[in-house]
Amino acid sequence: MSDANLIPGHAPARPTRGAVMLPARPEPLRLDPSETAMIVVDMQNAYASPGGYLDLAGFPIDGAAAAIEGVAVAAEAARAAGIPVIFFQNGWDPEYHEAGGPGSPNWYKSNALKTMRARPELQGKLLSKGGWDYALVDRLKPQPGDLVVPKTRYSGFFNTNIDSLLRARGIRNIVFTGIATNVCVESSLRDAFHLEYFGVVLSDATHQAGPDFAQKAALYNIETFFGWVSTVADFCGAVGQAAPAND
Ligand SMILES: NC(=O)N/C=C\C(=O)O
Repeated sequence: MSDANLIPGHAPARPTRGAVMLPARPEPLRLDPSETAMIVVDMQNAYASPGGYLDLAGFPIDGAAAAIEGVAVAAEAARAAGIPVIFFQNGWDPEYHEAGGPGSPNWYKSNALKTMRARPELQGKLLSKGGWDYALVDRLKPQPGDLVVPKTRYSGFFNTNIDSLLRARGIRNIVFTGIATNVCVESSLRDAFHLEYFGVVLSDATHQAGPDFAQKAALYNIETFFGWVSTVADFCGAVGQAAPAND
């Protein structure tokens, strides 16, 4: 259901270095690097490493290694084009006050909290600030100039300063990567949509929590209702054509 006469993308209000066209579904998306940010969602040991929360909770993480490489490649291309790279980092204080108690739906739905209730020896280990599970994976440590935004719920736009950080930089387009496509990536992209950001997900720099159909459904939802879907190679190809960041 693409409208061939329309090219989505924000019309810049000020002179910019030059927009590029990102091949995407359901149609190409116009990206101006100076109005674009890349968000890396929750690439923590909890979600991407053997022995992390998702693995311990029984979710397959077989695609996580490929997603890590996809994020690394896309982040390098983003930095080279002057596109800010922002890491979301999900978790709570070691006593789990920020997770919410029985008065919060998060207490019932968080599979990390459920896993720790079922296995008390894990208490204090999963998604606990300062711990290994909470840490970003070694391969994706933030570089100078990158930003890190902690969050306590699935959407990185809930109770965080991300909207202020983006608006202060004139950002209108957000390139999403990370884990999990169907939970925190999709939640964040949906909230971004409602705040008038143009969100595009790089499908091969993501991985789902759950069966393969969860990945397909999330990408379908994004492509059809909330944003655009592209790939790491197309993103690198497109932003590689932009003028160098130090021009
Ligand atoms: N980062 C995520 O998508 N998280 C998914 C589940 C959870 O945090 O429990």
